[in-house]
Amino acid sequence: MPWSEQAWQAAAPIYQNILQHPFITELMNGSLDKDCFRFYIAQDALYLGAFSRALALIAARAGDTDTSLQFIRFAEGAIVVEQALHASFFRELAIETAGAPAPAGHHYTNYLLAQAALAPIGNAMAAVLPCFWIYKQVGDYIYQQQQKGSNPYQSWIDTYAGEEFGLLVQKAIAHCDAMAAQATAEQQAQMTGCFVQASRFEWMFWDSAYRQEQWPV
Ligand SMILES: Cc1ncc(CN)c(N)n1
Repeated sequence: MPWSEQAWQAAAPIYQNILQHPFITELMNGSLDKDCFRFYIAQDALYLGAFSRALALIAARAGDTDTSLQFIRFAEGAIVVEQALHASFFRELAIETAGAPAPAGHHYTNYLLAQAALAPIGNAMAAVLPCFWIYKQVGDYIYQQQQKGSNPYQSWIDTYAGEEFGLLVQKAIAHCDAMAAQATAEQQAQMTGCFVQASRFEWMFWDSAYRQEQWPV
């Protein structure tokens, strides 16, 4: 069984929790409170800035030029494609600035940057994989389950359920599987741990937006 299948199974309970989270169910039926989505988009703009830097760090540390080039392209995609989606929501929702990161986003982005800069490269790749894979699965799930009719969040759904994003996700999975194929069982277990940890952060990020999380003091 490829590493990615084992990793997905290890994170499956977290993924099920994500699908049942009210942020996702309400995004799917279009009833999600505008302020929650506004909060999410602003936090996600900050997230994408850090995520693309993490991808660029992995590109710099990769052991071969093909992998470097691919992670440079991933970093570019996070900035160009996803930030363009956010820019259109910034205009539509009259968001002036992204503001400061809330606790969950702060924790998540610092985790990714630390893995990308300091951890073994396989761990770093595994840590960024849920950012691709969970979004694709959630996008597809919503796309398949949603009722016909207009949804104010349709462009978000279409981006992550789309073919273009799907191709990126397949490439990210393949890079992780190639890395895991050369790794010891212990290194593979560490990669799985990073994948599960980042999946947990994905749940926390949506939960943070749903609660419009603030710093406690
Ligand atoms: C928090 C988060 N995780 C993942 C993605 C998809 N790259 C995103 N836009 N935001």
